[in-house]
Amino acid sequence: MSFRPQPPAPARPNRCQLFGPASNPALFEKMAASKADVINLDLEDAVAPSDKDIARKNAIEAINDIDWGNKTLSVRINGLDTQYWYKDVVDLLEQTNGRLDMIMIPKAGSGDDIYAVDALVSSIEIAMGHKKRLAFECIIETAMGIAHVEDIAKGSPRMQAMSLGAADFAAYMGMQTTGIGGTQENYYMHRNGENYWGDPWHWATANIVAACRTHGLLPVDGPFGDFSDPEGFKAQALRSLTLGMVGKWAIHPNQVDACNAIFTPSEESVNEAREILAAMEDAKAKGLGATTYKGRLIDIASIKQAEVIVKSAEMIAKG
Ligand SMILES: C[C@@H](C(=O)SCCNC(=O)CCNC(=O)[C@H](O)C(C)(C)COP(=O)(O)OP(=O)(O)OC[C@H]1O[C@@H](n2cnc3c(N)ncnc32)[C@H](O)[C@@H]1OP(=O)(O)O)[C@H](O)C(=O)O
Ligand SMILES: [Mg+2]
Repeated sequence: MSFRPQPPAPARPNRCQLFGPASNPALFEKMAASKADVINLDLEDAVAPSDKDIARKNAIEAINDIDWGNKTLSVRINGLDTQYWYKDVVDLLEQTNGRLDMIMIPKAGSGDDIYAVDALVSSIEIAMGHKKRLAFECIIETAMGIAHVEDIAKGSPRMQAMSLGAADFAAYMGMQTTGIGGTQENYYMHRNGENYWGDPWHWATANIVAACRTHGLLPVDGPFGDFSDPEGFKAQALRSLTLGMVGKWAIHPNQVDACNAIFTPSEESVNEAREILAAMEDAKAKGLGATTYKGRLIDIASIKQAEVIVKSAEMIAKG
C-alpha cells in the first residue's frame, strides 16, 4: 500500500445522469422534474451540426430560467476536435447565472485535453469574477482515452467524474458492434454445446474505475441504447455496480427508476454490511483481526468492503 491515502470521490449522489439534446427544449422541464441526480444537456452528438447554435442558446436559457432543484446540472460540450467547443465554453460561462455545476468533456484523449479546457475556463472565470468554480466530468470513449485514462483523471483538480461511452468507444476501438452497451451477440465462450456470453465492456469499466478511485473521481457507466430492454439495462447496470461504478446514464425517462434502484444499496445489503462491522467490532474487542460471519471468513478488509456499502447508503440518504 502506498503511504498516500486514496482520495475520496465527491460526496454527492450520481446514480442516474439523464441526458437530453439541447436542441429539444420540450424535454427540459421533464428532465428537471425527473428523479435523476444529474442532468446532462447535450450540445454534442445528439445535436445535428445545423442545430449547434440554437442548442447552445437553448441550454443557456434553460440553465438560467428552469428550476433544477438540487440536481447536479451539467452540459456536454462539443469535442476538442470541432469548431464548436470553445464557443460552448465561452458562452456557457459568460451567459449563465452560476447555476451550472459541471461541463462534460467528450472523447477526452489525454490529460492535455483537460488542461486545455481548464485554461480556457479559468481565464473566463477570472475575467467574469465568478466565485463558483465549474467542475469537469469527461467521457472515455476512444482508444486514446482508455490508453491515457489515468492522465485524464488527474488532468485538472476540477475533474469530478468519468463515464464510459460505449458507442464511440466501440467505434474508435474498431469493435464489430452496433448496439450501445450491453451483451454483444458474438462475444461468447463455447463449451459442451452451450454458449456463455462475456462482457466486452469489462476491462474498460475496470480501468476507468481504477483511474477514478486513484484520483478521487466518480466512475460512471454511460448509455444503454436499447431503452425497450429493461432486463438488458438492469444486467449492464448491475455489472457496472459490482465493478465499482456509482451510477449510469439514462437516455430515456424509463431508465431512471431502474438506475436509482440499482445504484442505491438495498436495505438487505446495508443490514448485512452493518452486521459485518458489528462482528468485526466484537472480534477487535477480543484482540482478533479475523472472525466468521455466517460461516465465512471476515477480516479487516471486510470492514473496508462493508464501509463502501454503508457510506454509499448514508451519502445517498443525505442527498
Ligand atoms: C451514445 C452516445 C450518446 O451520446 S448518448 C447521450 C445523447 N443522447 C441523448 O441525449 C438522447 C436522449 N433521448 C432522447 O432524445 C429521446 O429519449 C429519444 C429520441 C431516444 C426517444 O424519444 P421519444 O420522444 O421518441 O420517446 P418516447 O418514448 O415517445 O417518450 C416518452 C415521453 O418521455 C419524454 N422523454 C423522452 N426522452 C426524454 C428525456 N431524455 N428526458 C426527459 N423526457 C424525455 C417524451 O417527451 C415523452 O413525453 P410525453 O409526450 O409523454 O410528455 C455516447 O456518447 C457514446 O458514445 O456511448
Ligand atoms: Mg459518444
